[in-house]
Amino acid sequence: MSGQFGERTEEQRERALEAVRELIRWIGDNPAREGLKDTPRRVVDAYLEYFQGYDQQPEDYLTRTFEQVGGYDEIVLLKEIPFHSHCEHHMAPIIGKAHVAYLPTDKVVGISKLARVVQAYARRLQVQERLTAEIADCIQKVLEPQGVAVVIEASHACMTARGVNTPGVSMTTSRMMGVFREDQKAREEVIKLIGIK
Ligand SMILES: Nc1nc2c(ncn2[C@@H]2O[C@H](COP(=O)(O)OP(=O)(O)OP(=O)(O)O)[C@@H](O)[C@H]2O)c(=O)[nH]1
Ligand SMILES: [Zn+2]
Repeated sequence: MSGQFGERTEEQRERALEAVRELIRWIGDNPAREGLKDTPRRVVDAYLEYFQGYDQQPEDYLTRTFEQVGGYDEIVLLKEIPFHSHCEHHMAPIIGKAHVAYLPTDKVVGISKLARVVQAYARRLQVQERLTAEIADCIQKVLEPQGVAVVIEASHACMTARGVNTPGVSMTTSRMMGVFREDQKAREEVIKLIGIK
């Protein structure tokens, strides 16, 4: 098994399993009881899924591009890409949707690749602002479009299920680059297409 920080060894896995047992003790339950016996194994495997973004290079998803698009030179928008992430402060779920738009110069990517970029950054420990910026920066850097717009709406379990305990609240962040930052009309157009107020 590999990660951005190199191979994961059996010894590391054993330590992760023990850490989960310790957390179970910490909350006041017994890791040896029947129902919890396999839980550490499930949790460490689930963590590898929640955080598989550390094993992914988002830029790589954008390297295959298409240039034969009939002279298409308008906004491409992928709306409401659902994602699950985790906040880096509490490791609590961040659940939301991302809207990703760009104005191509001469190349476009397969639309699934925009969703792959979102997932690769979401499946790491994040704050919503950085998640938003990383997605936009990646698309700008690799595709070099005329502009990129990323808007994310998400709810944070660390706010809804603990702490201030405020269910129903959602956070919106955006990152506008290129024409969407500099040109008021382009910005208005993309915001209208995305449909946020
Ligand atoms: N800006 C931003 N803040 C976040 C995000 N996710 C969680 N937070 C906030 O990060 C802050 C961490 O604050 P701390 O005061 O260090 O932690 P805390 O004592 O657990 O805070 P409370 O949640 O208020 O109980 C909280 O206000 C969270 O709501 C995020 O994606 N972006
Ligand atoms: Zn949090």
